[in-house]
Amino acid sequence: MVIREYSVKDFRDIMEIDGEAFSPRNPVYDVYIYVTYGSDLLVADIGGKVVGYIAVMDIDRETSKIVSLAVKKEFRRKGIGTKLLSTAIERCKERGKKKIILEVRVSNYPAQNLYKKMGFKIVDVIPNYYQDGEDAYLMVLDLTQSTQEAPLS
Ligand SMILES: CC(=O)SCCNC(=O)CCNC(=O)[C@H](O)C(C)(C)COP(=O)(O)OP(=O)(O)OC[C@H]1O[C@@H](n2cnc3c(N)ncnc32)[C@H](O)[C@@H]1OP(=O)(O)O
Repeated sequence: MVIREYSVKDFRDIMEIDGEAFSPRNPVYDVYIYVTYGSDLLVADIGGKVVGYIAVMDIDRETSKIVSLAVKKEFRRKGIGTKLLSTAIERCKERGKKKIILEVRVSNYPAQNLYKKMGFKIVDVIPNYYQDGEDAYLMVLDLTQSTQEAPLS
């Protein structure tokens, strides 16, 4: 498996991964925005097949936001989400970012566990953040003092 930058031929794979990962799925337009205007879009590639991706957008000079992260169902729990996230974090550091933020459903324990393992902390609850009325946790990773568990490769 390699983590590499997105290329335009990956769009269909990303839409497929999104379709099975999110309910309701991310609108095509949102995904189009990530891939067109994102600061960093990385994919996990196994033999030419994209099995996961992470999309990062810059909020301001010091802050980046993880706008989406997903791994194909049959490839989960193999460390791919960790590798995508740790690579994205490292690249934010290289771009001089001081913190990374994200929103995650309060019911999404798998993702929260992953983010906590990587040093993110819950700093706020955003009521009714999602269209179905579910609240979101706002999580933050302080890059000026973060210690990542996962090694980069
Ligand atoms: C900002 C946002 O995009 S929030 C939305 C995040 N994305 C989603 O929820 C989409 C659907 N989910 C997924 O695609 C995946 O489950 C992801 C991206 C959350 C995790 O990807 P994976 O490749 O499975 O993660 P990975 O194998 O690296 O697991 C790392 C850790 O996350 C946690 N974790 C992952 N899956 C689970 C699970 N099902 N239950 C509990 N903890 C879990 C564990 O702590 C795990 O470490 P461990 O395996 O040593 O116990």
